[in-house]
Amino acid sequence: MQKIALSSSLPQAPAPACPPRAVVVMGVSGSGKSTVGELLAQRQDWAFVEGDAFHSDENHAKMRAGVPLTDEDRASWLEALGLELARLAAGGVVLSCSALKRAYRQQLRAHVPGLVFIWLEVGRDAAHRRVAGRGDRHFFPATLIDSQFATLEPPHDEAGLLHLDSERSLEELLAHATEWLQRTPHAHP
Ligand SMILES: Nc1ncnc2c1ncn2[C@@H]1O[C@H](COP(=O)(O)OP(=O)(O)OP(=O)(O)O)[C@@H](O)[C@H]1O
Ligand SMILES: O=C(O)[C@H](O)[C@@H](O)[C@H](O)[C@H](O)CO
Repeated sequence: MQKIALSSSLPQAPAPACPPRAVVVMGVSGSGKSTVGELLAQRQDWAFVEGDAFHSDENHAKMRAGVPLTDEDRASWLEALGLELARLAAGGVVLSCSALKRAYRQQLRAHVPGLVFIWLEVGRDAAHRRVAGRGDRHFFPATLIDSQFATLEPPHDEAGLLHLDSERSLEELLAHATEWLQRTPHAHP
């Protein structure tokens, strides 16, 4: 049977015993970060934060009109998400956030020591199919998918990362994510 985890890297810092309590489920649009993030939060009995809910009206309007966001557009959004993560981390929190670039992930890490990421990797065709399949139920148009892939800096070499194949079943993804959280020590004291 094909393994579900493509790769995972444990944090390099000396590891205290407690597992992480703040997780970002990341990936391009259509990777399933909202679906998996919300289910993971339920399973862990943690808070769930939907990253899209923190976009400004201007950002929403831009994306709805088929215009990709810039670094500048994302800066204050990421700052708000970092603050929200820090506010909720003690009780446990899962955030769904594209976090496409390394600098974006660093901005989130700066708010929460020991923050870990679950990267849902999805193929371009599957992302298109999923996003197009949502139709008008969602503001994000499938025409923006290519720009998401162009912006993505895969987090291959980053510590505190679980890399999953998002085309596996939700049950498999959740089982793997919860098991990984249990055995992954905090990256920072
Ligand atoms: N593992 C999966 N298997 C099959 N379908 C999935 C899986 N994960 C998500 N989906 C479906 O794919 C679609 C996109 O999922 P979702 O909205 O969670 O993605 P997303 O990464 O949050 O996208 P966006 O960033 O655009 O909101 C949804 O219809 C969802 O039900
Ligand atoms: O960084 C970004 O470009 C955005 O966060 C997008 O990823 C969308 O918000 C999301 O994918 C739609 O749900």
